[in-house]
Amino acid sequence: MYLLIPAAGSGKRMGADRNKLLLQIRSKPLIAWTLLAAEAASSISWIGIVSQPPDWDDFKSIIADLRLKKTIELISGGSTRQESVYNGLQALPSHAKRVLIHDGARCLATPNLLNACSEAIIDCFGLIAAVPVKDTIKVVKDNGVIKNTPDRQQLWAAQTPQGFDVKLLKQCHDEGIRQGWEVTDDAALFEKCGIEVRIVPGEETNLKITTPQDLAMAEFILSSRE
Ligand SMILES: Nc1ccn([C@@H]2O[C@H](COP(=O)(O)OP(=O)(O)OP(=O)(O)O)[C@@H](O)[C@H]2O)c(=O)n1
Ligand SMILES: C[C@](O)(CO)[C@H](O)COP(=O)(O)O
Repeated sequence: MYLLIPAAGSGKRMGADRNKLLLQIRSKPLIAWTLLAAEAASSISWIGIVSQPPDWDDFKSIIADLRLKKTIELISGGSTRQESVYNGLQALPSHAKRVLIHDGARCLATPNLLNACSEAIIDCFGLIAAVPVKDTIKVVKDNGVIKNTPDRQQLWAAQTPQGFDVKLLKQCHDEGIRQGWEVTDDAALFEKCGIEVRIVPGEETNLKITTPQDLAMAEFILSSRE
């Protein structure tokens, strides 16, 4: 399976002075934990890290330190996640039929989850890992007053990995550019194009490291795995 790792963000919400994926968690850069999971997932054979060229020296030294055995390519990132995935898709080997996309910032996803998504994407065109929402969610108007409360039975929190048929995902990205759609995940492009996306059970611990609080949570979760 081909795996694209969007890793080209700037980490504004983290408030750090560099790409948050280079911050340390338990004495390793955040991205190292994501790469170790990908290395340990038996289904993954090729890894494309979509990242900003000024970060490449750091990424190369992390890859060398981890002594990863899988084929790894560095691909130039875009100015949004959507653009970064687009660039990653163009850089896939031409024979790639299916792809998994997994945020570099989701460094707690297990090899089992990556393998489960690789297996499930063989039988469908699009899938995402997701977990049922536990909170009661409110839709709130601009004036701070609640508009409504959606039925929680139908609400799921989207995670990555997300898996797709490569040809269809490229077509959906192209349509997104034509229509000017701005989305925060790739499943949304499939949805807008009217193509079915399945849910694969995600992991409660598969946090996206976004704020300093998430870093502390990740430290705790990783220490509990030792
Ligand atoms: N131009 C971008 C923006 C984001 N990402 C990646 O997409 C994932 C999810 O994005 P997010 O957590 O929002 O990362 P940042 O953009 O770095 O954070 P922020 O939105 O707080 O600036 C991350 O692995 C991030 O590196 C990317 O590849 N290219
Ligand atoms: C793809 C994603 O991780 C699913 O939860 C998420 O949408 C990334 O987007 P962000 O808005 O940049 O955090």
